[in-house]
Amino acid sequence: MAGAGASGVDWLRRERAGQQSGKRKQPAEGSRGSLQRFNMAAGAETFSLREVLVAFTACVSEQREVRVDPYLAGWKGLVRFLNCLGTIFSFISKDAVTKIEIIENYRNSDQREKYLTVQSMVEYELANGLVDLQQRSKHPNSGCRTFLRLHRALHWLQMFLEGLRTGEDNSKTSVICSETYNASLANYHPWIIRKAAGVAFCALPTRNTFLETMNVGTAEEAVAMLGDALPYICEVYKITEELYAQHKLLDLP
Ligand SMILES: CCCCCCCC/C=C\CCCCCCCC(=O)N[C@@H](COP(=O)(O)O)[C@H](O)/C=C/CCCCCCCCCCCCC
Repeated sequence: MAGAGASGVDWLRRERAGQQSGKRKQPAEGSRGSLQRFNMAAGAETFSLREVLVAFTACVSEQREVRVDPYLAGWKGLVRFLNCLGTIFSFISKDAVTKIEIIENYRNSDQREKYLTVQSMVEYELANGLVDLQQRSKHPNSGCRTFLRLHRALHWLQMFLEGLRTGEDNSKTSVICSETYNASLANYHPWIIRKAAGVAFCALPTRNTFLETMNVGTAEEAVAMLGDALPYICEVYKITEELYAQHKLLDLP
């Protein structure tokens, strides 16, 4: 994996070996969503950035396909983290949970195999006319459209995590979050959402406190882990962006 420090990903190999052997307990995954189930209060002590990042590192197959299940597992972990930051972020969590559940429902449907990867989802939905290409109508919550919203948020996430990783000790998470949001996701949101997000960002702690909230040790250890995992998140984003661009799906309504 280009960019991932070869020596630095030992934690990653241990985590994935643990998962494969069944020794590492995956976060509880239900088939039906609710904000409460994602709530950190239920498992606040079990959240770990490590498990989120391991999920994203498991997304890309040898054939450069993006697997949907680990992608959703990564987002579920992020939502759990978000929920422990306070109810001011609940309007964001609710939307993320809704989108995760839409795609989960496709993965629990009779067509579940068509939604195994982003590539198979795009192929299936386009071949069967299941995507509203010009305006939301017969298929307002297609997998392609819903996944695109999470994909756009992943762009913000990778910018935000990079900003945290490279920021000064005394930098403000709220500033990093605002700047990366305004440079990415904000371009797809109406004024009211942008204003609400801006207010929520003010509730964020300092960078080092935020890094320590990730529950992987010191701020320095969290920064090192972000450096190991970010190349994988960037690869997931890059593959999805290329796929959507190839099929002219980047502006789905
Ligand atoms: C552990 C690593 C540390 C990073 C922690 C980050 C935790 C982030 C968790 C979830 C991220 C937010 C996911 C948001 C998905 C938003 C999808 C979207 O754009 N939805 C809009 C469009 O959907 P449609 O209306 O077209 O169906 C929707 O209209 C808006 C929803 C609500 C607000 C979206 C604001 C997004 C702010 C992103 C920054 C989150 C900051 C978290 C604090 C660190």
